[in-house]
Amino acid sequence: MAREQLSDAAYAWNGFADRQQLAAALAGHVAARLTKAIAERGTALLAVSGGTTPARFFAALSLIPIAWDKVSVTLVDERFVPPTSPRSNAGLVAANLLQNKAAAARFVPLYHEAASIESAAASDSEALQSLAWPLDVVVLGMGADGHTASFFPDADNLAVLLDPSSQRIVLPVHAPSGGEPRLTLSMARIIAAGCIALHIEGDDKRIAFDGAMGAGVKKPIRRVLEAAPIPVEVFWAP
Ligand SMILES: O=C(O)[C@H](O)[C@@H](O)[C@H](O)[C@H](O)COP(=O)(O)O
Repeated sequence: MAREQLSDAAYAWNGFADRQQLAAALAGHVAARLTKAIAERGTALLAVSGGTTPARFFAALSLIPIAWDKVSVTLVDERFVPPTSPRSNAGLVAANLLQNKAAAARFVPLYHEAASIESAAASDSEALQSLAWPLDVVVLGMGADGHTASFFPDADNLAVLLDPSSQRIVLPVHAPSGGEPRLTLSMARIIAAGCIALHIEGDDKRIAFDGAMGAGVKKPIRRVLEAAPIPVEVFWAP
C-alpha cells in the first residue's frame, strides 16, 4: 500500500509483508520501466546499488524475459576493489543479476586499475559518457546512517557529491565510514533518472528512513529525495 508523502521530500512508500514479495514487485517494476524505455528509445540504462540488500531482487530480475540485449547496466557506486574481491559490487551484480535472461545485458563497471581513486573517477566519467543517458532506472540502497550511493555523511567532499548541478558522471569518495575509497555516480546523474527506486529492508532501515524524513540535520538520503524532480519509489519489507 503506497502512502504519498507530499512534502519537499516526495516519496511513495511501498511496504511488503516479506522480502521475497518485495523482490518480485521491485523486479517487475524495474523490468516494466526498462521495457518502456526500450520501446521508446531502443535501449535502456539501469544503475543498481551494491551491499547486502539487493541479491534477492537481482535474482528475481534476472529471470524476467525482457530484451536484455538492449539493456546497459552500471553501478550507482563501487568500492575501489577488483571484481574478484568479496567487497566488489561488480562481483555481486555478476553473480546475482547478470545470469539467466539478464546475462545478455551489457555491464559497465566503475572499478578499473588506476593510480588513484581520483584518476579512476576521471577516466570513468569519460568512459561512461558514451552511455545512453539519462538513466531510465536507478535503484538506490541506504545505510542506517542515512547514506545512499556513496554519499556518506563523513565524506570529505560531501558538498561536491550532493551538488545537483555537477557536470561529473563519477566522483571519488573518501569517507572513514565507507571503508575503502569509493567511486559513485554524481547526484546529478542519479536524480535525472526516469525512475528512482529506494530498496531498504529491516526495521532499522525503516526507522532510519523515517528519522531522515523528520526534523534535524538533513542526511544524504533526504538531500537526494529533495533534489529529485520526481517522487522516489520506496520499497520496504521487514
Ligand atoms: O556499495 C554499497 O555499499 C552500496 O551501494 C550502498 O549505498 C548500499 O546501498 C548501502 O550501504 C546499504 O548497504 P546494505 O544493503 O549492505 O545495507
